[in-house]
Amino acid sequence: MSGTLVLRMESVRKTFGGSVVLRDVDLEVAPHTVTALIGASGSGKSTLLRCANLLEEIDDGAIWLDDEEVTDPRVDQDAVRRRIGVVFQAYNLFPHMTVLENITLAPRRVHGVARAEAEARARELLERLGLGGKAGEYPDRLSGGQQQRAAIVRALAVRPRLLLLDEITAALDPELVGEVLTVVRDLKDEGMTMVLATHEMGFAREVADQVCFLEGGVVLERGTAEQVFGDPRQERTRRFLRRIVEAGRL
Ligand SMILES: Nc1ncnc2c1ncn2[C@@H]1O[C@H](COP(=O)(O)OP(=O)(O)OP(=O)(O)O)[C@@H](O)[C@H]1O
Repeated sequence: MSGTLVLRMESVRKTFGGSVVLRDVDLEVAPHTVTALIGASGSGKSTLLRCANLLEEIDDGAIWLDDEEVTDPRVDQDAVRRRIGVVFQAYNLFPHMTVLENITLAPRRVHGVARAEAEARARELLERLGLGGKAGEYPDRLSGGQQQRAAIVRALAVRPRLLLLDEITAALDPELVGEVLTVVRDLKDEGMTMVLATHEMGFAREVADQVCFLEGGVVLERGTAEQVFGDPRQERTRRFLRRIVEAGRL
């Protein structure tokens, strides 16, 4: 990878009450690339994303966003978080606000964008993600897939430099997974830089430029999707993928 990286993590260590959850994690994310974090439940994927977004304080190491060391205590962490969009497994839309109000909340309140401009951008994004008719609806009138797409629109509304997606299809009924993955595919085609934690191995294989396999808080293997899925170097990666294949998930 060459040029300025969007995200760089170096020797990141994270503990929770004495147990090490991330151990010497290095990660490099180049512009306009998709990185997939794969690994068993509890391997540290979500924690890595939460550290990248400064939602968790790291114990050791350093994180850079666009060449700025954001773990430097002098840096305004709220300002850093505003440059990163995050979508979680649970859509977390405010139930008492319409879809449009949910989406324009952060641009207006946090980024100081005028209402008309925020709404125009929100409507354009809703249209692009196939939710053009849903702006005035309350979240409980939307399907799970539509709510998750609205959550993605909300993350995009602040024009993030980087989008972090944490198991965004895990809470969805199987028939709704495809529509959300299609959105991620489209965002990739548009050049959005993304890091996603996923159990959707087929999707990771298809969409990721870089795949990182985590086990016990360690990045055991990393490479292109073709290399990691097609010719894993580590026996542990092979074993993990074999179990996925046996479960019919790849
Ligand atoms: N706030 C917390 N306090 C204590 N332990 C935590 C906390 N958050 C995560 N952990 C622990 O850190 C480890 C890694 O969890 P993490 O959620 O990052 O894994 P994951 O790979 O994302 O799992 P999954 O695929 O199930 O989402 C687990 O052992 C978990 O119990």
